[in-house]
Amino acid sequence: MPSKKALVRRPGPRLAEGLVTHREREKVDAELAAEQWEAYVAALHGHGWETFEVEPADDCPDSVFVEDTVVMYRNVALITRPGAESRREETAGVEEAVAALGCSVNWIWEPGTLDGGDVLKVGDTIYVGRGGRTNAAGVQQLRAVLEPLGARVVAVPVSRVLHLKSAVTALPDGTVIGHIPHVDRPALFPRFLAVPEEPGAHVVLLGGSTLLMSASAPKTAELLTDLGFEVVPVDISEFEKLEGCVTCLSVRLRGLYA
Ligand SMILES: NC(=O)NCCC[C@H](N)C(=O)O
Repeated sequence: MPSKKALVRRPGPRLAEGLVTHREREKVDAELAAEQWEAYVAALHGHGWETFEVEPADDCPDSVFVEDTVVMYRNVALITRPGAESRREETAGVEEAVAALGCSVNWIWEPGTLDGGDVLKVGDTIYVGRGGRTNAAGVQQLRAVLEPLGARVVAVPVSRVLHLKSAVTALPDGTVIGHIPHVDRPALFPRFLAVPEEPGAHVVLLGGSTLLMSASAPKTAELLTDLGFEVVPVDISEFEKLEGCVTCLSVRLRGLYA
């Protein structure tokens, strides 16, 4: 049976200094962020996920957004080269963590840049956002690593938000969901469902028809519940102030067997 393991990294002392690109800076409440992070991890545990904490990278304000540092495909962990220089040192601890879990490790190399938040997997189709953080060399390297393993890599432009997964994610049936004002080209996705709120575009698949979502998207939660999904809401307001969303706080390792 496939394992349900996930990497997480607790927020560091410099969290409030995290990058903001597409929104105004708002004051982050570090204590509340720590509580929200614990609740997020508890929600994973509550749905059968075993979490592994990556060593802290306390000099890096954005290190809690662990999704950006590695792309998992089957048992292969592709260590990224984050587009923001202040985030490059985050990858060392993640590399150690995935190696310890038995993954086969690969890397994005200079001049490539790629953030995990730009990579959306829908079955064996891997959408990669070419935007502010991921460059053409990063896309090429992603293709070179994952296509021989059976993936089909589809590059899509991202100009309105930080990452591809800030704009779109996918339901368990493969339908891509997004908030239209933030999606460059909805027609690139074979099955697309528009959702009424920006944070409603982000779902973490917990297994079966259960979705972890931000509590700040109640109308989308209602829409998805009405379509037969079970929604697990988590309040991540402090991470949203830093352009984070539910996906970026963990990396699920679904291709491992244990
Ligand atoms: N995958 C994600 O959605 N990552 C969010 C990263 C937010 C962080 N403040 C950054 O700008 O890199």
